[in-house]
Amino acid sequence: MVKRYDRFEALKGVSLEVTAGQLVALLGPSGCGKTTLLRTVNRLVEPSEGTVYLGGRDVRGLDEVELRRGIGYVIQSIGLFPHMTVLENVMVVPRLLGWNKTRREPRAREMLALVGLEPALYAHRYPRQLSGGQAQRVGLARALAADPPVLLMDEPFAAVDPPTRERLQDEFLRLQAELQKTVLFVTHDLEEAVKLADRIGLMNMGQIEQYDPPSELLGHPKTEFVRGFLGPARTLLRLSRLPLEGLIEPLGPRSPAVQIPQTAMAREAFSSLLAHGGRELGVTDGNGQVIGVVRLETLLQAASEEG
Ligand SMILES: Nc1ncnc2c1ncn2[C@@H]1O[C@H](COP(=O)(O)OP(=O)(O)OP(=O)(O)O)[C@@H](O)[C@H]1O
Repeated sequence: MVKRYDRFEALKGVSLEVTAGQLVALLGPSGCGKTTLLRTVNRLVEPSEGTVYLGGRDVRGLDEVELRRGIGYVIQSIGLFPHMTVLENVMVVPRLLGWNKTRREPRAREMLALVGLEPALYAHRYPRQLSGGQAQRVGLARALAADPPVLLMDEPFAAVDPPTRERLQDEFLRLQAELQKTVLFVTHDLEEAVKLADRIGLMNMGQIEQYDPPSELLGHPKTEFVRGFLGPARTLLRLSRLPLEGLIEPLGPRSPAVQIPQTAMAREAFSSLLAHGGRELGVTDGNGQVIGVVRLETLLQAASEEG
């Protein structure tokens, strides 16, 4: 697909296939074309060349109602109607779809509860009476209200402070495990992409440089641009995706004082070793029994391995 603005090519022959039920992050520096690509899906941007297919259908053939029913859209903080209550905001799409009140109101309350906002407390507030994190939750509830199979999310957590952002990410991951939407998620934050995505499309100047699962991207950067973009954070981020299980070694004569469950990720083990200053940790099973050790050298080696 190509998108031109006059002579400028914002998208230069991008081709991307997203598997149903997966979350794909579009990642890359400012101006690389992430938002433009995202918006070709709900037709806020018409490609100059090429076609977007949704479940095998050309999106140009979908009417307004089908687009709204099929695709939820979440953008950075703004986007809530200030003169409408939270409940009315969440009911916007169901109302446009012609659902009657007895159907849309319970649905909106259900969505508020789903995103962690107690309906009795929040339904009748106005957006200005919400914190940034709460407003983002309302935005998500609104996008989910008509139960669209596809969600487009454009930097949805960018405007909130880091702790809130992390909480929203965790909540969203939990929701996504349950709802299994097909999600396109724009972010310029590498860590966010690694945390949330099944696959990352790393973009540069209107092209996709690499389209791979996070562990593959971190482990095998295909181009110099990708390597540069990942930078030194790559090592730590790899560890955050690496299960500890494959790195456990037999227990020696002495059991280490500090322990970690075998279900942890390698990064947690690494952080714990840094915090405690040791060279190895005990690894425990579900019953708290020490079943082996993980050594600092093993972690460092795993982090730097290319293959
Ligand atoms: N309507 C438009 N007219 C002209 N140029 C545009 C238009 N919309 C986007 N562009 C240009 O296309 C390029 C890609 O923009 P886009 O918003 O997709 O980038 P992005 O990767 O989402 O960036 P950011 O992370 O800063 O939001 C930019 O250089 C932008 O200036």
